Amino acid sequence: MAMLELKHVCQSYKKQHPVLRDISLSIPTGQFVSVIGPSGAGKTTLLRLFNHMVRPDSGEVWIDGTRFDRLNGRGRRKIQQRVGMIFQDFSLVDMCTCLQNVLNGSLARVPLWRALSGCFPQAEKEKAMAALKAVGLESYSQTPAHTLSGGQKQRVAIARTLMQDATILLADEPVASLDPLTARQVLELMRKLQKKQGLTVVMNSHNVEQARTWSDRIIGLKDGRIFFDGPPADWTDDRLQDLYGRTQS
Ligand SMILES: Nc1ncnc2c1ncn2[C@@H]1O[C@H](COP(=O)(O)OP(=O)(O)OP(=O)(O)O)[C@@H](O)[C@H]1O
Repeated sequence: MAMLELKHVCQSYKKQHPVLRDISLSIPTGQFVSVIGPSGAGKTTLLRLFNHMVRPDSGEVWIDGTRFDRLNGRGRRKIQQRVGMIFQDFSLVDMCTCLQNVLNGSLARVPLWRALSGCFPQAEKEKAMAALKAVGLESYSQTPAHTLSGGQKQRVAIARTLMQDATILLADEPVASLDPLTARQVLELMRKLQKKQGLTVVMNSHNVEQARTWSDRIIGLKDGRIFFDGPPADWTDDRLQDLYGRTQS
C-alpha cells in the first residue's frame, strides 16, 4: 500500500504563479525516494505537503490511507507525529544537550509541564538514550549541541525523529552543508534506518550522484511538473542535461 500519495496536486503561493502543477505520485512503505531538480522547481513545497506546512490549492494528499490535507486538530496531529523532518541546518536547540534535543521528539506525548521543567519520564529518557545509541552518539548524551560537528548534529536530528516514532522521514537537503565523507556517513545511517525500521524516506537533493547512489527511486521535478520518475538505473546523462540544462561536475 502507498505510504505517501499525491493525486493531481496543484499549489501556488501567489496567483498566476503555480509552483506544483498536477502532481500525482505514490510512494510505497519503506521506499527511499530522492527528489531532484533545479532551484525553484518545487522540491521543498512538495515535501511540505506531507507535513501540512503547505495545503494544496487543489488535489489530494494521502498518508497511509488517510486523506491528510483535509485533516485538522487531533487527527492531523496524530499523523504529523509519524512524519519526522530533518533540514540542512539541523534545527537543533544549540544550548541544549543532545539528550534534551532528542527528548524534544517526545513533546507530543509528554505533558507540557514536564517538558517545560525538563522533567521527562524515565521511560522517555531511556527511549532517548536508545535513539542516540541507534545513531552512534550514546556517549554524547550530555554534550551541548552547539559543540558538535555538522554530521553529529544531523545524527542527533535523526535520533529526534526516531524519538518521535516517525515512520516517514522527510529530509530537505540533509547533507548539503556536510563534507563528502560526513555526508556519506549520514546517508548510510538514513539508509540503514530505512532498511532496519522500514522507514519511508523522501529526500530533496541537489546532488544527483548521491540520489543515484542512495535511493530506490528518483523523482525529477522541473517547473513544478514531474520530469522523471524511475529507478536510478534509468537515469541518464541526457536526462541530467535536460533537467538542469548543463552537465553537473
Ligand atoms: N513561502 C513562500 N511564499 C512565496 N513563494 C514561495 C514560498 N516558498 C517557496 N516559494 C516559491 O515557490 C517556488 C518553489 O520553491 P521551492 O522552495 O519549493 O523550490 P525548490 O525546488 O525546493 O528550490 P531550492 O532547490 O532552491 O530549495 C520558488 O519560486 C519560490 O520562490
